[in-house]
Amino acid sequence: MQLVRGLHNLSPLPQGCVATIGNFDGVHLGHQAILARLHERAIELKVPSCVVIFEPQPREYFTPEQAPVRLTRLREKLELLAKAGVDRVVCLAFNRRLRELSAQAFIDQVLIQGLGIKHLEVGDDFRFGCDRAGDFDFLVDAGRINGFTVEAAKTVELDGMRISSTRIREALASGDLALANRMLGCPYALSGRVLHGQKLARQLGWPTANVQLKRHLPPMKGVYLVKVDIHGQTLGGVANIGLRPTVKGDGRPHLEVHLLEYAGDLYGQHLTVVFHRKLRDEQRFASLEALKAAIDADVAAARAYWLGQPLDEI
Ligand SMILES: Cc1cc2nc3c(=O)[nH]c(=O)nc-3n(C[C@H](O)[C@H](O)[C@H](O)COP(=O)(O)O)c2cc1C
Ligand SMILES: Nc1ncnc2c1ncn2[C@@H]1O[C@H](COP(=O)(O)OP(=O)(O)OP(=O)(O)O)[C@@H](O)[C@H]1O
Repeated sequence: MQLVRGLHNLSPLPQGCVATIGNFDGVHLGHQAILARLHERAIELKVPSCVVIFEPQPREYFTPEQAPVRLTRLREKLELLAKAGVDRVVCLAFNRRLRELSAQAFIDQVLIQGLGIKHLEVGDDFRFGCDRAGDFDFLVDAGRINGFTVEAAKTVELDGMRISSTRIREALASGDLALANRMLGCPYALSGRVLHGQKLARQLGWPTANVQLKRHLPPMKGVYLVKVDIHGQTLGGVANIGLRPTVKGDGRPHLEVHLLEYAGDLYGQHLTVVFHRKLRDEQRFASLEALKAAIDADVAAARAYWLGQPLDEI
């Protein structure tokens, strides 16, 4: 999959594509349905499939303080889009220039001159252009005049409600990992590099890999049963995401993983932690002994859950 940053880098590319536009945060089942349809249309029209995303996401640009936490960082989103068979991602800087483009100018400059679009696939609620003035009907009219087709993807629902990134964030925040995973179509995962921690976990009896979250705030907290792939081997484990209120922390959320049946050094490695089931909320314990007893019980629960199962089939 090719990544193109900015419209100016598109011009040397061969013209023509099928495209869709959006945030695609999480690449959930609704997104996957659009991407599957896009793939079909790309094959029919013999042009590449292209996903247009924005960095920052529009809400992060307009109201940075109130913008929701992302489900996926750019790197994770690109991996998921590649897995869905997308040929090209065009990442546009969402800035003053872009936000001031009228709906007509967006069609002319981005879709026609930039992408040379042959077919556009969007959700029927899709709106675009300055003040979100452009809608589905506007696109259909523009397509008729300029020779591209526009199709509204069928809404994908779960339990009678539309799947959306917002709904997945809400499910994760309220502790309903199972619902979030059903809407994602696969277990939720977070990835990052393993950093050195305070080395306290070893004293508690359970070494943990501290996965760097950078400025990325995870959309949930708590203790989870997780799976991690290391050098082609899948290992079960238990992870905590949170502020570690029992020990004096730095006030920032941490993701720590204890892997069962692993004794090697993971510092500096990039780990993807896959969340399968929530065990409990993070708690503030009165003493380190009480914290240790709780982690002992978490590890015992993880052993009961993971060991004896063929992990790569779960
Ligand atoms: C399975 C697991 C569960 C945890 N649960 C809690 C918890 O409920 N409350 C808490 O304050 N810290 C919890 N922690 C975090 C510990 O406080 C943390 O591992 C310890 O501070 C060591 O940090 P270090 O690796 O930076 O040395 C948990 C850690 C693990 C691995
Ligand atoms: N459940 C769904 N069924 C069909 N299409 C969807 C679904 N969810 C999103 N889409 C479409 O996918 C494209 C990208 O969507 P986008 O990521 O902006 O929306 P979203 O998942 O609803 O996010 P948010 O909750 O932040 O609004 C848009 O065209 C949108 O209409």
